[in-house]
Amino acid sequence: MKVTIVGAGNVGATCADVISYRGIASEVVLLDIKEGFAEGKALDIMQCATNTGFNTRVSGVTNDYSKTADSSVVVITSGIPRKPGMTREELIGINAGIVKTVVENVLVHSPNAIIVVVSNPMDTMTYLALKSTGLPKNRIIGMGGALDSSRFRTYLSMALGKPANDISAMVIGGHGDTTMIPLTRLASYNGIPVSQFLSEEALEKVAADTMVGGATLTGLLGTSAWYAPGASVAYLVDSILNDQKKMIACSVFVEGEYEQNDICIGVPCIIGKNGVEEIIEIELNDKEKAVFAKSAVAVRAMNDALKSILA
Ligand SMILES: NC(=O)C1=CN([C@@H]2O[C@H](COP(=O)(O)OP(=O)(O)OC[C@H]3O[C@@H](n4cnc5c(N)ncnc54)[C@H](O)[C@@H]3O)[C@@H](O)[C@H]2O)C=CC1
Ligand SMILES: O=C([O-])CC(=O)C(=O)O
Repeated sequence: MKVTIVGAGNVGATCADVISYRGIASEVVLLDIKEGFAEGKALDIMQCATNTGFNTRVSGVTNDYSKTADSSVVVITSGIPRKPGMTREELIGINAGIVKTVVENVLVHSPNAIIVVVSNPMDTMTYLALKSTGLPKNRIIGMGGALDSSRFRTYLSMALGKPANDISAMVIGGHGDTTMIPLTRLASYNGIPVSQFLSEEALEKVAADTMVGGATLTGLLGTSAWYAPGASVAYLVDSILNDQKKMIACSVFVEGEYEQNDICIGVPCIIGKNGVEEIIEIELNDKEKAVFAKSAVAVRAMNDALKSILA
């Protein structure tokens, strides 16, 4: 199975690396506009094959979409990342134009691909990809919740002093510093509610750290994160390509689910060979419902901003 990753920068190349290393796809094509950049990243990754023992073919191209033909999945990471002090939303002006053009180009050569949108502001870029192409909603998936949930589980594991893989927890809502919703009430350590081990204060801190997880790393690194984002995209691509039907929080188009319409926002989804195969409706309590509604207002406002940018 062939996967194309547009944008061979930090997130795109890391994603290609994890997909190859884990043998998720038989072929990965990296595409970038920077002359020679994707070719270089692909060659570097290929030179890991004998040391780490993978057989995935990885190639790189400079803006040549014909080489991406017949991809089953296309991941879009092209665009600019934020710098310390910025919000993801501030990237909309530059990234909207890039994402719109890239999706159009990709579909010329891979008309049946499932599109995974990563570029920020991700919920808005996912909505843009959906609306500008008219593709069925199951084929456009925004990656954010997989990453935010892995950060939530990491912070919970640090607070509990227990392995992250023993912890089950999910983040829904928008992929923004103030719009994320870590579902603390439903988080568990091997099925036991985490509230049995952590105080309300400790849980509030975990949730707050999770929400600004991306901003914290941007402050430390000078640009946004890439290891966990790249691995999160690979995890999502694995569930699509290998029809794993995992439940993953993804930004998808909602039509009535969670009392929302006409936005792309993070909700738990069953992800398989058809992309988004089902949206799982969690019974939220009144407080969680109110927070979700507030998150949706903010996500919708960004979609409105798109109209003036693309007019
Ligand atoms: N949804 C999520 O959870 C996450 C989203 N991001 C977002 O992903 C995007 C990429 O982040 P990084 O990889 O760190 O940035 P980066 O700057 O390392 O890489 C971006 C790449 O896109 C390329 N590019 C720009 N315009 C292009 C075009 N028209 N066609 C093809 N390639 C093009 C650039 O040349 C560059 O190599 C950013 O918008 C960032 O905010 C980053 C981490 C997590
Ligand atoms: O923080 C950023 O700008 C990049 C991103 O979305 C993340 O790492 O969650």
